[in-house]
Amino acid sequence: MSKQRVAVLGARGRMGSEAVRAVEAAEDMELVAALGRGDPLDALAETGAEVAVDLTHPDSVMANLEYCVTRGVHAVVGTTGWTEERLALLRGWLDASPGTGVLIAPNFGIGAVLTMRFARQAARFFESVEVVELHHPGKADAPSGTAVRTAQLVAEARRDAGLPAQPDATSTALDGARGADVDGVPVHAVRLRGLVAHQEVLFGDEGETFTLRHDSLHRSSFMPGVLLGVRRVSAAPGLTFGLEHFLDLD
Ligand SMILES: NC(=O)c1ccc[n+]([C@@H]2O[C@H](COP(=O)([O-])OP(=O)(O)OC[C@H]3O[C@@H](n4cnc5c(N)ncnc54)[C@H](O)[C@@H]3O)[C@@H](O)[C@H]2O)c1
Ligand SMILES: O=C(O)C1=N[C@H](C(=O)O)CCC1
Repeated sequence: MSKQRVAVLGARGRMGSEAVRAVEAAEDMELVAALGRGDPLDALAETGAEVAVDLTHPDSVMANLEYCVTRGVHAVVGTTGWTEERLALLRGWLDASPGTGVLIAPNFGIGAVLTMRFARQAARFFESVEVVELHHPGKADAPSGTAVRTAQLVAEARRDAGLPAQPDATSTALDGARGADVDGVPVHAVRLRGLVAHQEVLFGDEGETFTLRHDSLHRSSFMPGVLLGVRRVSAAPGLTFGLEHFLDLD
């Protein structure tokens, strides 16, 4: 069986360097390019990369994806910063390049994917919900992509269940004290030396609270998800948003 030809973008970063090791260790993959900031993307075409793994920066990911998609290179994307406008642009490039697949995974960790799934399930049963994400202080974006996705899923489930806006009598507050409002769900971001990637989803109702917590203690926790994405993305043309679509969770 021929090996899948894989490139890693952001190869010298915290996640990228872990992904380089994971791809090198995978028997069914060959690492053909490991690119850092400033390295020309033409290395992808020159090395015949079939799948690019993007673990760069929200400021870089769009140019990388435009390059990949327009040349039929599939992409597995962990980089954050996704908005409806960015997704619309990406969908446009994909429409013009049928057969090319892009997976955007807000989180490659199985526990994080399950947290999002369980949070969506729990959402309709509780009057109140808040998300707290906790990360290392080198993280570029806040709140995390995972927290934004979690809040969106919870908000969607609340809307589907006909739940009203949650109660909050705050009438005076310091800026930021109530977190960011993501679709009506307060999201709080903690940055603390020693942490990697963690999230709590707190639900509350009369006389009880219910908390989901996930901890990525090492970036190796993301690698099975990255490799799964690489193995599956070429058979999934168009945009796949969320690793759960490549997992049998039911
Ligand atoms: N989806 C997930 O499971 C997951 C997990 C961890 C991190 N992330 C995300 O991955 C991204 C990277 O995180 P990190 O902690 O590794 O950051 P990092 O700063 O350690 O690494 C990013 C690397 O990308 C490089 N880079 C920037 N622009 C580039 C470009 N155009 N081409 C090639 N390299 C480029 C930087 O120089 C840096 O070395 C962030 O958006 C982060 O939120 C996602
Ligand atoms: O360390 C990071 O940066 C992480 N980014 C992703 C996010 O923003 O959700 C996934 C968790 C780690």
